[in-house]
Order: sequence, then structure tokens, then C-alpha cells
Amino acid sequence: MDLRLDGIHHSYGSTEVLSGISLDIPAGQIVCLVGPSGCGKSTLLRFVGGLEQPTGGAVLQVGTPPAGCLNPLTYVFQDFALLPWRSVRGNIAFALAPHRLPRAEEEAIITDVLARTKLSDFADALPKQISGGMKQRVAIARALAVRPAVMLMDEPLSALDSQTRELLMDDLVTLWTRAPFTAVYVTHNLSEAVRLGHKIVVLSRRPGKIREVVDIDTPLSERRHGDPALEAAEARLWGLMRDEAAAADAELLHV
Ligand SMILES: Nc1ncnc2c1ncn2[C@@H]1O[C@H](COP(=O)(O)OP(=O)(O)OP(=O)(O)O)[C@@H](O)[C@H]1O
Repeated sequence: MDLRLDGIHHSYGSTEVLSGISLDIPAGQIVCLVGPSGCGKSTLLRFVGGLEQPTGGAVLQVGTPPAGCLNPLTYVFQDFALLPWRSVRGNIAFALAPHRLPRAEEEAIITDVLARTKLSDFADALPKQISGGMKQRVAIARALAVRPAVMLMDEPLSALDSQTRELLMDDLVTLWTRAPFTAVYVTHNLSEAVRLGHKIVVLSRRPGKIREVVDIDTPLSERRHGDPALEAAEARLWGLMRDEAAAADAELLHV
């Protein structure tokens, strides 16, 4: 299932936040949204997930969700959003509960996503007993468990230290390489965008408009930290964003 954003506009009261956003999100690709603070990235993600409706335009689902999909759109948040009183397994089961699957099928899904996110040995741990990186792997496992058509990821690595972030990027690449998933991935971090994005959408400062869409053709599994081609792509993105990021920063100072 592809997603198509068709002429999205949005205002909160008299503040215009997004303007004329049209974009295709093809199945099996990770599409990163980058742009200066306050340009409307998270707002756009909420529209894609149906949590809010834009003032104008539409988010269209094109085609059918993949076989076995329980929930077409699912979120992964920066702060993990785990239930602290439930184990790793219990947090994943919680996402499956509304679907009332036969017990054996639910167990099979949980076993599979725990293995894919390297959490099998921690199934019975509580969130407070595991590291930040593992917590985010639980959140990713929980999202994968409902076999979504599209994962909506809002700064999923921002709360983690830089080494953990590197490791999780490797994990996401491995997960995608074994079973390509579709994601809309909001990030401030351009090196994350060039490591993970097939398509990087650069938004202007508020009201966010699409300035440019940068395609990165190097297969995800061949992208390495320090790769000159990726560094060049990152520099190009920064070139597109620098003046607007500085202006957005200055604007925040005057709020
Ligand atoms: N519910 C809301 N009501 C009013 N204004 C809002 C609401 N949500 C967001 N905004 C405003 O809309 C603009 C875009 O916010 P949004 O969080 O989408 O930007 P962002 O690009 O994700 O920002 P950041 O990069 O800083 O996380 C901001 O000016 C924000 O203050």
C-alpha cells in the first residue's frame, strides 16, 4: 500500500503551519522528513496517521495493506511510550490484544518480533530493567507486531546517546533488509536521514512547504558511517536547510 499526500494545507488559528504538501510514499521505502524546528514535521505525521485532520487536502491510501496487516498505520515515538508495569512481551501483547487472535498465533507473532529485534532473552524484563536502546527496540517490535502497511516514526532515536543511535540505525537497516517495511521518519538529524532514507523530503520553515526531495540510491545495507557519498548528501541537505534553520531559531528567540 502506498500513501499519497495530496495538497495538504493546515493552519492552527491564524498560524499557517503547512502549505501545499503533495508527496508519494511508496511501499517498501523509508521516507524521511527533515526541516527547521517548528516547520510542521510532527503535524504532518499526525495527519498521515489520522490523529488529526488537515484544514485542506487529503492523505490517500493507494492499494491494499499487506497480507496479515492488523493495523495499517502505527507509530513509534521518541519517548518509547511503553507501559512500565508490563514486561517486554506484555507490551507487545498489549498492541495485539484488540485483534483477539488465537493464542498460538499471538505467541508466534511475539516470538517472531522479539527475535527480529534481538529481544528474545529479555521477553520477561520490565521497561525499567532495560536500556534506552532496548526500550526503543521494544517499541519497534510492538509496531512490527501489527504488520503495519506504514510505520510512522517521530524522532525515534532522538532520546538516545550517539552510540546507541548508531547501533539502532544498524538494527533498522537489518530489519528493513530482511523484510522491507514502509516508514515515514521524522528527524532533526541529517546523518540519520542519509543512513536510513530512500527519499529525504526537505521542508521549508513554517509554513512548511516541500523545498526539495532528495533520493538516495545506495542500498541501505551498503551505507556506512563516514561514507563520502553520504557525507556529500548530508552536506547538500544542510546547504538547503542552513539559512532557514538559523531563521527559525531566531524566530523562536522572539516568541
Ligand atoms: N495542537 C497545536 N495547536 C496549536 N499549534 C500547534 C499545535 N501543534 C503544533 N503547533 C504549532 O505548529 C507548528 C509546527 O509544529 P510541529 O511540532 O509540527 O513542528 P516540527 O517541525 O515537528 O517541530 P520540531 O522540529 O521543533 O519538533 C509549531 O509552530 C507549533 O507550535
